[in-house]
Amino acid sequence: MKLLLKGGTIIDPTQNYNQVADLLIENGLVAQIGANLSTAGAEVFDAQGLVIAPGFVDMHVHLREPGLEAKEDIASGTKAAAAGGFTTIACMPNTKPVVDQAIIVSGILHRAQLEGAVNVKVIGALSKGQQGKELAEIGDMILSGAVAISDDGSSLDNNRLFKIGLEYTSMFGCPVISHAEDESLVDEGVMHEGAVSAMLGMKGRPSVAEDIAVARDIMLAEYTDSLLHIAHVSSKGAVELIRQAKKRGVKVTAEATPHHLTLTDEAVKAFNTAAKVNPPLRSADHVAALVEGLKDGTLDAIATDHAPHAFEEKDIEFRQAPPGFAGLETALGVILTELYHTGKFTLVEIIEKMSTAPASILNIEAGSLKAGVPADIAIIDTELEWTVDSSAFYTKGKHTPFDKKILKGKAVATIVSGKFVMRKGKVCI
Ligand SMILES: NC(=O)N[C@@H](CC(=O)O)C(=O)O
Ligand SMILES: [Zn+2]
Ligand SMILES: [Zn+2]
Repeated sequence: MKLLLKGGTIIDPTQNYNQVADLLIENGLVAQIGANLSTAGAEVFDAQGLVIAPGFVDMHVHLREPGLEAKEDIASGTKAAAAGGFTTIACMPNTKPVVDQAIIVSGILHRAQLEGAVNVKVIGALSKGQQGKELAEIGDMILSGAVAISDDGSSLDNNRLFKIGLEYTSMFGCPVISHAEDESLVDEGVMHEGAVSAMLGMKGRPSVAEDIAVARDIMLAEYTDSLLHIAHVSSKGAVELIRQAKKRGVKVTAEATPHHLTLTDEAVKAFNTAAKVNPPLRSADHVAALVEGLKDGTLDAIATDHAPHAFEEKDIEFRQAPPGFAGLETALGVILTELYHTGKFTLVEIIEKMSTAPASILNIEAGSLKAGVPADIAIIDTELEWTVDSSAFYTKGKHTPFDKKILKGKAVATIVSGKFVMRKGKVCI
């Protein structure tokens, strides 16, 4: 029951630890970190040249179960997570039925125990059926294990309902996660409103739709003194609103996705449905503002918004295709390639944004390698070059705007509670 990770560069943002050492796992827990630990009775994993980090936490994943298993299920989605170095993921409630009752939260947690390759946390819906008319049974869901509340998939435009939802959820110490896009401004838009949408003759989703929704959310969180988290921030206006709100002490946190941090609306130019997503990929000025916001702490976390769809659903005309694409298996490679190897971020910063920060926002035990915590670990080869091949993904969602891209950096092993769930790129559970 002992596993020794030998000679890796161990990074733990919570302890300011960043040095070559051994890490001993005993009975599923981190037992000890230090130089030349005894190998007696332990399986030894040679980690020379590799980085040992607390396993990644993805606070924004669509597992699609129950009801939408043609897109994804708990088994396939958690395998994709393991392949990407994620040891804990939180799944969104826009399933069929919507996760708006305690019994559904319990059901997902139970199935995840049986079939999950990694730890699964559940996010419950804010409104019944995500219809925006009345609150879901928020308290019961949280008491059954839900870690946050969200109507993600759509914006909740009803101000009164959002206000009482914030107040009620905050009483339990949990955040409301907002998909912030004003519906009336978004209208029938299918991509970012700008030069590229004009050229393609496509109806746009203006960035101001996001700015207005984020401003509303912040005003209500400030007024009610509640916990608010903004999902998939994509506009420069939203970044600035969150920055100012944080300065005033508003309890707001925010995430950005690998795709919004690295791609522009140019990616949809060939009517590529693999780049269709909400909120949409925007112009370069927005991308630059997101990277700056991530750097200065305005944006706390990186989350994938892994939103797989069945192949045939995405393989149609751009206007009709559903928004969203797979993200778990490319996230680390994209972030290391675009933010680490370019010198913009340190490894410690990236691990903090992908593990420690999301764990802290959801108030879950993860994101650290302190002695005594569950041994949930990502082992990373930062120098490994690889080509994205979506046909080989574990997720059922084979669409990604990163397909065929050459990336530098990859998780080569993932450990959950002291056991390998992925090794040499292959999921082993
Ligand atoms: N991001 C998306 O484009 N799609 C998500 C919904 C969402 O995250 O809002 C999905 O559930 O498919
Ligand atoms: Zn969303
Ligand atoms: Zn989402």
